[in-house]
Amino acid sequence: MRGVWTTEAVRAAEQRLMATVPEGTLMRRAAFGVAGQAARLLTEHAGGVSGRRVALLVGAGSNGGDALWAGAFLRRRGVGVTAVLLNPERTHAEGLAALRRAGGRVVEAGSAGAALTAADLVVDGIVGLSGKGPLRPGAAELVAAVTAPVLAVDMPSGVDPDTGAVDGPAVRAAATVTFGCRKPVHVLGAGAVHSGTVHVVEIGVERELPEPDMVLLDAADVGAAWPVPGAEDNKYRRGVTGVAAGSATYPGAAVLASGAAVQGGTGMVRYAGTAADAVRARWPEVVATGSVTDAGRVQAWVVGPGVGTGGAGHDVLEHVLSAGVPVCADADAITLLARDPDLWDARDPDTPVVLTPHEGEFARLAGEIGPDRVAAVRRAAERFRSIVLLKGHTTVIAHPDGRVLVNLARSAWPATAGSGDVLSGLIGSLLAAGVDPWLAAGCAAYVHDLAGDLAAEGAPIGASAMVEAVPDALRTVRAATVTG
Ligand SMILES: NC(=O)C1=CN([C@@H]2O[C@H](COP(=O)(O)OP(=O)(O)OC[C@H]3O[C@@H](n4cnc5c(N)ncnc54)[C@H](O)[C@@H]3O)[C@@H](O)[C@H]2O)[C@@H](O)CC1
Ligand SMILES: [K+]
Repeated sequence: MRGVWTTEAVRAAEQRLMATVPEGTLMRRAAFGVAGQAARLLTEHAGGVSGRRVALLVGAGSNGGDALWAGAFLRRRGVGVTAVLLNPERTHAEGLAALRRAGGRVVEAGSAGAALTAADLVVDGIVGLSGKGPLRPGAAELVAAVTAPVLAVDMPSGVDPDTGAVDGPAVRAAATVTFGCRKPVHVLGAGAVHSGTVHVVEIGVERELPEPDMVLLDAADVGAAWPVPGAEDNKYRRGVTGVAAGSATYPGAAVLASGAAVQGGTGMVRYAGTAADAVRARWPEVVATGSVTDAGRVQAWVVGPGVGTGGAGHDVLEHVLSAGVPVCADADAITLLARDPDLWDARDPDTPVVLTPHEGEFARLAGEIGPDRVAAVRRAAERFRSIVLLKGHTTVIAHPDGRVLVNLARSAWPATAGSGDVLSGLIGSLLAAGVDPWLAAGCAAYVHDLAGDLAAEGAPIGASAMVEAVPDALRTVRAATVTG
């Protein structure tokens, strides 16, 4: 598991560390890391380091100081470095002196055109963790003129450090070098995209950090959490997943959610609903009945995709919520809960519920998301005493106790009709096996995204292809566990 820490936590850790090391040490460590990545990018994009040209965009604070020191390190490797000062009277003095000593050029924003045009790489040291709001007009104009790849120092300037929100002009980096740990800007929403590839450089601050504010799962974490049957297991012990989804008119959701539950490794899938024939035809291993009332025992329910928002869907949801087993409620089930909060009364208070809304469903259930997605999902998880998984390029999964897990999409190919049905089937499969619901949602999100990526191989796919690719995705995460 990799942690993500808010800027507040990072600042506090930096304060503690700074008291123990000579002044300027951390900045030079940070800058050394930036210079190393800059050299790597120059090699990649310009075929070498010595003789190549780098422009530094330097703002008023320590972020600009990092860029200037990195420029000084690059000068020693034969790079032509020009610093563009956006705020000359507030430029980091030691950093500027170091760059000048190393033979770097310094220009003001008004005369930066030639340096930016000639640059093989641009380093964004405009603003770091103290950044507020989008780029100011002067910086925005310069950034718009950049054609070379951009390496962001700590974070792409103009993005909100704690929410990843982009609300105007912002740097779009090819890569970001950050210090000590990942911050929310690197993993949330537009910030994740604007950060490019994120490299974490250790500067000592990582040793001072408390428990993370959010976590990201690695392939090995998912591989370790995904249930593997043992010699004593049988189909019941592996878990029976109930699927209450789809309808005779719209059988697709039923077929996809049931298929994902099968491929996710549950011991048995019981389907209950009016799409029983379609489910049987595609997945003969599924035990299909017409109604939840005669579905038999299950260890978890998936409810919602395609059940409709009328009276029949309402009754199905009420039955499932009162069954006393974990529930993954998706799609129409969320709309029903939003419209009729009394449905919550049916729930056994100790039964875990995982809600998997997309943005529209989330808004219906819990109000507008706003720029701080994590705060919104945390609030909803607490309010509904449920695990809440908000879908998006970054999937955010909150536990009612405040823990948050995020999953970054590899690509947008899985954003296709029926994709959500696959996710809920996978979650159901894990819930039935007794996996902790918060972790189950995180693991399912990871495998869902990986399956989409493996199926797509750079071309569009349908949700059925994602279901087919689930075993490949599971082999991949299990291999990561074995190889460590
Ligand atoms: N504190 C530490 O121990 C370390 C800090 N480091 C660097 O220090 C950075 C934080 O430095 P600072 O706190 O000095 O502040 P920043 O460099 O993030 O910001 C400087 C100033 O820019 C202005 N500003 C805010 N939003 C802006 C916007 N949208 N456009 C233009 N200007 C804006 C504000 O006046 C702000 O105080 C980190 O991101 C990192 O790069 C590193 O050197 C590592 C060690
Ligand atoms: K920056």
